[in-house]
Amino acid sequence: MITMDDIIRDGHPTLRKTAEEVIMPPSEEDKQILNSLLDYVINSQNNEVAEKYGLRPGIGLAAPQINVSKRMIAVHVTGDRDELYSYALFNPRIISHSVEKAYLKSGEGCLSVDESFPGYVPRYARVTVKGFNADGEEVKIRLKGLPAICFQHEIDHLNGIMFYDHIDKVNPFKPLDGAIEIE
Ligand SMILES: O=CN(O)C[C@@H](CC1CCCC1)C(=O)N1NCCC[C@H]1C(=O)Nc1ccccn1
Ligand code: NI
Repeated sequence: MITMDDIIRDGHPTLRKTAEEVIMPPSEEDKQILNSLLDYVINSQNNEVAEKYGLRPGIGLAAPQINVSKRMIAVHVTGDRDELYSYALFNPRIISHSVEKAYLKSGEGCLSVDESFPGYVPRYARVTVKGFNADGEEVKIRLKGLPAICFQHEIDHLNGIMFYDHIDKVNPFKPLDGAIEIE
């Protein structure tokens, strides 16, 4: 199972690389890696397991964070109206997005970043994502709210982008006109 010892930290070159496409249909090894990412996210949200293994809670995880430079992400997060978004995807890509932006009022963190970088991280308010599930089937997902923010954070990891790259350096809390503030 993935623990914090497997999660590489800011400064490790892999976090700044563009991850490689995964060949479909996925190999058994790639399936195992994909499932281990989702297992981490689910385990990290289980207080007993997280306590026992010292897992920092996360709502998403990308393969580059465990030093695997391949296009794989896992997300396990509850949206508004309490629907659960639980996905482990190969080769996820944003195929369309809103003009409207959104951001987390509390800013963002990252399991690969130990220090805090306060500030608003502007993202698209709504995205449509396509990818392949563990069985190699194509899936298409429409997202808004926290799930949309999470998927964008994870897909950024596949392109060597860290959340703080998006924060305004002059005024980190510059009001983002017209953007939706997500609590
Ligand atoms: O690449 C993946 N990561 O780095 C794990 C990150 C991914 C999220 C950061 C912002 C959007 C996606 C993660 O989950 N966190 N970052 C470190 C602090 C804890 C945790 C977090 O933000 N939790 C959370 C946020 C909102 C509501 C509930 N829980
Ligand atoms: Ni992250």
